[in-house]
Amino acid sequence: MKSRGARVALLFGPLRDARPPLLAALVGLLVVQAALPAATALATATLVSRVQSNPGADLFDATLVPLGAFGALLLIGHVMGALTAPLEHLAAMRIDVAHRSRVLRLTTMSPTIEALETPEVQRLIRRARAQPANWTERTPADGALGRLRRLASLLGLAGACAVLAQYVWWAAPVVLVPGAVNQYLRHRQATAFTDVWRKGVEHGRHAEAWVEGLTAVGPSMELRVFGFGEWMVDRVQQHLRAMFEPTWEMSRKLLRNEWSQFLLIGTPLVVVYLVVSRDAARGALGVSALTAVLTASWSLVQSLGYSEDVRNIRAATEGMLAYHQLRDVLGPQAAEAETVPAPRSERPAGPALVAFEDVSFTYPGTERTVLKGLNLEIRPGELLAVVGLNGAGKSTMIKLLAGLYRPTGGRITADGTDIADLGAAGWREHVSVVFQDFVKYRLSAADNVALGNATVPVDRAALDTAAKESGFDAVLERLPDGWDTPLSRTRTGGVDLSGGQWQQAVLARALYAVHTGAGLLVLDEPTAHLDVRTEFEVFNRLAEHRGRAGVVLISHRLSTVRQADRIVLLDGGRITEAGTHDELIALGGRYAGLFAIQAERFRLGYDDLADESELR
Ligand SMILES: Nc1ncnc2c1ncn2[C@@H]1O[C@H](COP(=O)(O)OP(=O)(O)OP(=O)(O)O)[C@@H](O)[C@H]1O
Repeated sequence: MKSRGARVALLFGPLRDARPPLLAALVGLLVVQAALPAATALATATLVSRVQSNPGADLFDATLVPLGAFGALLLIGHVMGALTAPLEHLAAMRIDVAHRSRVLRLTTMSPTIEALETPEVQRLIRRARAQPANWTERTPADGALGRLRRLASLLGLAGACAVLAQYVWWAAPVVLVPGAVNQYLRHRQATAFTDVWRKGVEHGRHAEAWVEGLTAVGPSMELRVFGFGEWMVDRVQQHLRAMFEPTWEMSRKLLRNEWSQFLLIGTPLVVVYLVVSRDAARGALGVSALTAVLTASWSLVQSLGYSEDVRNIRAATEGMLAYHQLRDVLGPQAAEAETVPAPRSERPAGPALVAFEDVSFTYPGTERTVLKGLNLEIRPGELLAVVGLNGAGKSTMIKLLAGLYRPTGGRITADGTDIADLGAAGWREHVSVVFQDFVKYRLSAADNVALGNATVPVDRAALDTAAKESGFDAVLERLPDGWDTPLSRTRTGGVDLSGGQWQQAVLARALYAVHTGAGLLVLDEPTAHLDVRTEFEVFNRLAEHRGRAGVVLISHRLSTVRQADRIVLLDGGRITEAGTHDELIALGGRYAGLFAIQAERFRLGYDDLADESELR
């Protein structure tokens, strides 16, 4: 937990994002507004004094100036109020957008995904992003602007005190001291409310997850088929009640306390009013002084009484603290990504010799060693197939190859250089990966494919070539707007693709990366959703890439991988068999056993029917 000074600084920092001219204008407006009550008190006192001392014909001349000043103050107050709202809105927008961009950049900058997988980091990211739709009580802009307003109101306080001091020296401390106590109590209440809110947020998020299930297209099909819609609505209600009942209870408690706080600031005010009225009645205090004291002490009480900013500041500090904690957790990794970008010259220019050298790996927070001293070479431009049973560690190997995790033992090299030394960005430009659970972006077909290499301007010729090679060109022909069609029916003019069509789109994404410079293409079950004939065609086209780029292919369909230059079997965290299909069959080991089972399934017609000779 940071010191109070550091916490105050937390919310001043984001003010920089509002940019100096806007910030200066806002500060100017707030300072003028803060000075208005004291100035009004003085103008009123002068007016009353002139009325008293100039009865009769001179009254108009004598009161013209203070009346003019009074009118000017009213006008200034109105104009300042009208200007402040839009400027605060603009500043809030700038501050929150800059803050959220920083959080997102921090999470995407960390080169590996190890830390992102922990629930604690995910919680920090959600809190740091401070999205109101994500059950955030207040955003950094609410807090930063709240601090600015509190600072301005301190200036107003000082002005009101100065006016009071001119007439009744003791009035200011009599109102100020209980007022300060009141502020302290309000801060404690805001902290208590924020604590209750924080405890309820998890319920809010659970409710949100159920709502997503109720309204998204995929789950809504299941809930209709299985008829559990009402059950899910019930869950949403339970979570929302669990979220809001404690906060409502807290709000009621705070409302009850409001009386005691009103008494805390109201009583000294009444005392001041009674004493100065008595002095005025006895003639010890002039009527104009009485007017000034009454007006100034009233504005003093207003500054010290109820203000939403106490809550704004306290609640917004949560998001800023979460951001700084996130920086502490991800900072070293993210900073590394920022400061050690791979010099492009170090990055392999074409296909490279990639080697797993005695690589071991255990997922963070788990005990089981998934890879145990794995040694494997991926030769430049070869087509290498990796096979193995479920859970053998094939996808894990791919994640290490993509640099998403670092080996816990051994190293992975490209042409002899540890890929960790190449810098995350540099290495990833070299590798293009299709993951088993690839992402379907709700973007146009062109964007979905061009994301394969976002570091270069979109290359239409490379898009067309990649579409042709992946078979996606046939899908494109049927899209209403071709490349510009959004790949989501929830978008205007958009369409939904089938599982196999998506796989072709994602293959095109990976091939686009190869055509724009990647030297290693890694495909984790890229054809699982394709029919046998399409898979066969895709495989042949991939095989044509030998030489231009190395291709690593993971597949459970052994008939698909048999044409690979080399096949390796991953078993028990190590490579246990390696060779061509014929060599492995001749070896009569585990691969041969697996192949025999699959061939038998084909023979008996249990699997997709295909002409085996066609696959040879
Ligand atoms: N993020 C993770 N955290 C912890 N353990 C994981 C994680 N991802 C995978 N594992 C574990 O690592 C082991 C290897 O998983 P991996 O996905 O690499 O296997 P695979 O060979 O690709 O399997 P499949 O053929 O079913 O896709 C499994 O026991 C799995 O439970």
